[in-house]
Order: sequence, then C-alpha cells, then structure tokens
Amino acid sequence: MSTQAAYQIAKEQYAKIGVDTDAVLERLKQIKVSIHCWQGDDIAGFLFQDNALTGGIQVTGNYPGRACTVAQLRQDFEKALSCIPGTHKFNLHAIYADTNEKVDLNELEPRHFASWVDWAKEKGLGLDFNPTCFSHPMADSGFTISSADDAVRQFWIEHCKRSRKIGDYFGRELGQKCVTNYWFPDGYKDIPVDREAPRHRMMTALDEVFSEPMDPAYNLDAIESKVFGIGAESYTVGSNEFCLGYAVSRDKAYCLDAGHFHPTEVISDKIPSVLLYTKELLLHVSRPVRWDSDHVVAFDDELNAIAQSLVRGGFLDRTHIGLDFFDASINRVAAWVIGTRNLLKALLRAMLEPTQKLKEIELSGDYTSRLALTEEYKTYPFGIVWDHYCEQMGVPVGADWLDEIRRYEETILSQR
Ligand SMILES: C[C@H](O)[C@H](O)[C@@H](O)C(=O)CO
Ligand SMILES: [Mn+2]
Repeated sequence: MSTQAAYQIAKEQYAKIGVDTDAVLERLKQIKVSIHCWQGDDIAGFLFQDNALTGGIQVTGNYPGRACTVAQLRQDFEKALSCIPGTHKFNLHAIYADTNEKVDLNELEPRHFASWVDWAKEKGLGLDFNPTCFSHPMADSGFTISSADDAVRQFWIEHCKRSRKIGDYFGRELGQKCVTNYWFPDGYKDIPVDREAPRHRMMTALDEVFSEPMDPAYNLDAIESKVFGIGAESYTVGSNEFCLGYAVSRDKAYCLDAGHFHPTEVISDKIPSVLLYTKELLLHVSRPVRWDSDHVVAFDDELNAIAQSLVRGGFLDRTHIGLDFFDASINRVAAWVIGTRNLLKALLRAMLEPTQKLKEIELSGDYTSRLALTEEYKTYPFGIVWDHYCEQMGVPVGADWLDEIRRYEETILSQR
C-alpha cells in the first residue's frame, strides 16, 4: 500500500476521535528544533582544538569521520537536515567561532560569527548560542563565573557579556529570536563548608552579565541548572533551586536539561510548574542513562511524556526545544537524524491526541475512561501519519534515510 493510501485510512481513524491530521501536520511544520552543533564534532569547536574537554562532561567513542573544520561541520549538518522534516535552528557554542584570528573567549565579537550568519541566511536556519565556560585554562580550578579569584570571575563575566551580544546579533540578522543559554560547570568534588558564597558570587556575576538592557525579541537569556558533573559530585553552584530562583527573580528563561536531575526525576513533570513562573522555557532534550550520559534521544517514555506535557499544556509557543546529546560511538550525522526525528515524532504523536476531550473526562472524575482511552490511543497509527509527513516534506520515509547516511559515510566521512 502506498504511503498516501495508508495515510487516508489513518486520517479517517483519527477523524473519528475528533483529530484533524492535516491540521496537526500544519502545526508540526511550525516547530523549530534547536539542533546542537556539538554532536557533530564531540564538542571540540574550532577556537582551541587542542584543549581537552572539561567541565565534567564526557564524550565517549571514536567513530571515524568527526567534523574537524567549519566547512565539514556545516556539510554534515546539511546532510542531517536533508533527512529531517521542517525548518530548524542550529545551536552554536562560542568555541565554534569561524575566524583565523587568535582570539580568546573574552575577546569574541559578532564579526567572528559573521560566516555562520551568512550560512544560516542561505539555508533558512535560525541560530542559538552558548558561552563556552569549560575546556579552557581559566576553568581549570573547577570554577568560572563563581570563582573567588577576581581575575577568573571577570574573564568569564566578560565572555558571557560578549556572548549575549553575539546572541543579539544573530537575532537581529536572522529576524528571529536567538536563545543564549548560560551553563556553568562550577562545583566542588568534595563536601564544601560554605555552600552560599559561590552562589552569591554567581548571582552577582550574572547580574553584571545581564546589566545591559537587551530586547528579548532578539536575544533571550536562559540559565541551565545541573545536579552534578564529573569531578563536581558533591556540590554544584548552579543547582536547580539557584537557577530557577534566578530565572524567576530576573525574568530570564530557565533551561531544563533532561539529564540534569536525580535519576528518578523527570523534566516532563517540571515543565508545567516552571511555566507558571517564567515567560519562556528552554529544553535540552537528552537521554540520561544512569547519569547525565547524553545519549542520543530515543523514542522512549520520557520523550513522549515531554511532548505530551508541551502539547497538553499548550506550551509550545513559550518553549524553545533544544537537543543536547553527544555520542561519538556511532555515526554522528545519523545521531542528529535519529534524535531529531524522534523528538518530532513524539511531538506529532502528542498532537494527534484529542487533548480537550481527555481534559474534560479527567475533570469530570471519570478516571476509568481516562486510562482506557489514553491506553487505546497509544496504538493509533501515528507512524503512518509520520511517513506521510516525511513524504510531504521531501525527506526520506521510514528507515530510507539510513541508506542516505551510509552513502555519505562511504563517500565523505570515511575519506577524512
Ligand atoms: C555542551 C553543552 O553546553 C552542555 O552539554 C550543557 O548544556 C550541559 O548540559 C552540561 O551537562
Ligand atoms: Mn544541557
């Protein structure tokens, strides 16, 4: 049976529960996923390629074909995009500046990212941004913006201020909001005596970073919390309470990373609470396996719960959906495709639910019907709708994309 014929049958089945599949696909088309550049090169960047990855995060694996130049990273990402339906954003870190100058993080300017803007315009992409507060000698103490050393702290404050200007430049040039996300690995390996002072320093340093008024229509500041990193197991300055409190009190966006909480906590349940108190939210959709392992996003229960949380709550307009994983043990281009397609698939599945009807059932106290129907809808043919969407958007249907990526691996990646 053709994808089209199958779609007509699925469309009728969804129509019977009051869901208009064509309208859902129009909504899905509007979703821009912020796809992280760092899956393409194991977070090496281009400014200091000899610096080791620090900050308590780790990329494992040695799959051949890592992107080592700006041109290679763009080429790989374009290949991934050819297998992903929709129009999306590329999420850059400061270390991905494209320049021949020897420039340090506290010297970066928008012009060092001009070629990224040209490329994004040419490809119709949006750009997001992150200061890189790791993999640098000034972060070797384990502290950056909350360091007790004035020189260290000022270095990172300056880097963050400049990052914000780069975010604003992206937003203005591309005519769409750039989310600039601040994540700091600062913390102690062992049990601290003073748990307040580093947080106080981080708070005042951030106030300095954000002191210049900036239009959130172009640059939206987000702050990302974490429970712990490797080497900072006992204490993380930018904890959940710190970052959420900061975001709420300073009118910033909060960034929820799926891997940054205790293993039994889920961000799907945090989304509706955070959005009661912040205007906007950034997600780092990731897959923690026992710890913040940053596995490629799989089509698992929590991914579906995140998508349901966003769709059922009507939060898509206020949420910036970013990805954050880095797996060097498999083809990196395939990793982008797998993770992003899974995220879109989960959003589609959530959108294909008769949300209003389910909310009414819940409100009436009919929990039997709630469970019966949500369980039944799980096996509705969303995969057929997804295939139709891929066909409509001109990207490979089903696993056909894998042949494309394999060919790319043979002709391009394996030659590096
Ligand atoms: C490279 C990213 O900025 C990093 O993954 C950060 O977002 C994070 O999640 C650290 O654990
Ligand atoms: Mn993250």
